[in-house]
Amino acid sequence: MTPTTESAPHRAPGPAPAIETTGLSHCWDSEHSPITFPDLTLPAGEHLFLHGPSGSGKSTFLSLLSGMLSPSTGGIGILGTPIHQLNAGDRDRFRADHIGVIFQQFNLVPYLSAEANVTLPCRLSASRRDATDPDPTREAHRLLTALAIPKDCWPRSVTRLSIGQQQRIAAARALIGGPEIILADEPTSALDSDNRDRFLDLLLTLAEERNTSVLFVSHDRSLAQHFTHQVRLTEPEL
Ligand SMILES: Nc1ncnc2c1ncn2[C@@H]1O[C@H](COP(=O)(O)OP(=O)(O)OP(=O)(O)O)[C@@H](O)[C@H]1O
Repeated sequence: MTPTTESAPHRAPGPAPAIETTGLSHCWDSEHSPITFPDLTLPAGEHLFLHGPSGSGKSTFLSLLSGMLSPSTGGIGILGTPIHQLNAGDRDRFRADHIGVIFQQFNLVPYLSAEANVTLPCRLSASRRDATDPDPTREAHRLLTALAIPKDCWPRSVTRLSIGQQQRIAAARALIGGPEIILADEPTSALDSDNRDRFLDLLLTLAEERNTSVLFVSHDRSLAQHFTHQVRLTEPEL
């Protein structure tokens, strides 16, 4: 793969960047060439749009940044912590404390209510729980209101909500407890353009209020206008 970057932010002196990668690659199996990724530095509080065609490695990149995968080569600094040097258990704890992930398929827990899905990260991370004001349930209600989820949906199982509502529940779950970083993997792919733009505006406004860094992945380049920085991955050469 030949990665290209466009307006990728570069490191400035000061506090540790939200995300910093160098020489990163990942090899899924011995039959395929490793996927290589551009060096990237995202300063704290800034928002980056990552795009590229299907198969270019966008989801793989997010899995590396969130610590769900370990790189074959290179380093990943998240908030100044070299997470590639942590073991899998420590990476899971680090993710629970510092990173909110919005998955392409949302990954909501089907037997839990909307509200219980949103407060879930506070059961997995003491620091996210302690950061809620004044408690996880009240913060969940505030986020659900800000994301325009009607009150009668809060106690309902997430399986009884629309796709757009489920997507906003996933965003509230990522934001609760104020993680420093949000990683979002194509969460708008099932939405029409009006709902997609509304969702992005809400997500980025809430992130801005909390000085949260956002890395948003999509193959849809029309969304780039919402972001100050963008990086493109290109397809692997066959
Ligand atoms: N679990 C896996 N095992 C083996 N190969 C994988 C696995 N997941 C992804 N790959 C391969 O890695 C490459 C990059 O896949 P990835 O899902 O990261 O791309 P993507 O840009 O997110 O694609 P899309 O836009 O279609 O979601 C592809 O060639 C894919 O087949």
